[in-house]
Amino acid sequence: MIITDLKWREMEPVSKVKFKIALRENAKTSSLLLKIETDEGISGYGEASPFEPVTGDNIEDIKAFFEKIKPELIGKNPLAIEKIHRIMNRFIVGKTAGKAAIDFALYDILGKKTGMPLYMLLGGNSNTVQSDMTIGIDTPDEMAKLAKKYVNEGFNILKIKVGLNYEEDLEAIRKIREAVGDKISIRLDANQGYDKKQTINVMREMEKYSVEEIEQPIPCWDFDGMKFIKDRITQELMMDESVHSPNDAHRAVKEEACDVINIKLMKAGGIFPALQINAVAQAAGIKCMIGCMSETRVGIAAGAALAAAKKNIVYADLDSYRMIEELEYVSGGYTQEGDIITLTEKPGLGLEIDF
Ligand SMILES: C[C@H](N)C(=O)N[C@@H](CCC(=O)O)C(=O)O
Ligand SMILES: [Mg+2]
Repeated sequence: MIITDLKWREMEPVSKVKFKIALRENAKTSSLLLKIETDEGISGYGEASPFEPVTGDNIEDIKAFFEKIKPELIGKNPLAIEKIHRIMNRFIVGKTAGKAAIDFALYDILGKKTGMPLYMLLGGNSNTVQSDMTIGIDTPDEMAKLAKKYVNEGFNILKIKVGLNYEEDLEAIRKIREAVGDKISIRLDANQGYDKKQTINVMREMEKYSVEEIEQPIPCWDFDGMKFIKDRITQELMMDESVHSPNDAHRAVKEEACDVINIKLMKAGGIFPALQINAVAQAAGIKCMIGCMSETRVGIAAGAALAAAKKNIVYADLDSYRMIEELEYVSGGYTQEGDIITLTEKPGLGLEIDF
């Protein structure tokens, strides 16, 4: 089997909700849909959803990357996934969102060739995933209103964005807890917006509201600071922007810098390196989450398949596709009832795409 062509098109999903985080205000979301064709008539699909402050690339960079890597990939066996990652990594550093799109398409082809759904191919621990729903920074009243709405839609875990204003964050969490009651899990994501002392103070206050976890409270380079925080708070501490690669995960483990790692396929460069991050974490007793950037159904299908497949991946933040209008030319992959995503039994990613 050989790759015969790479084709891509821009997707411009329309946001349904305001989404402000400590790293950015409501940037326009856009993604690239990738199709890899083979000589056996099997095609695989992938998505690149870059976010420059984290993945270091944007849509134009990724289009240029696809253009340049295309001649290197045509004629190669799409099932040789490790080899293709080696080719991509020798070709260019970074461009992880673009590499993720290629990786998803290769796994989609592998699934279609073997007749297996991706979640099964990757380990098959389960065919379902429970996802949280994320609330962007807004006034405490608006955040509490949205929290109530998501709980009414069946979500049991809320991820609340904080990190811009310590006082307002406390007020928002107080109002959210009051609005949703005691049974809902509340986790925070500060997207690097706090410093060490603020984080420790905030998390001590958060004990009153039974907040379970905080994600990436301080700048991504500060592993020492994360260890300092971890030793002083009672809740779980998650790394997100600090961990892109298996090497970063290894450093996090060695330095005992976190309890949980948020693996995002766009940061890691796809499922193949994400599996390595999870293995490093698992060997050290660190749990993982599969998160997302602004992926549509295509990228979320890949993330959900991986999250379902692996026992060590205990959390999922696979909500971006619910924050945008669904695209009429993409369907399948999974269904969602309340907060439970159920993977399709169709081979590969199991998506139906009118490319
Ligand atoms: C959308 C998802 N729930 C999320 O919060 N992802 C990121 C932020 C990505 C973005 O702004 O596009 C995260 O930091 O976990
Ligand atoms: Mg995060």
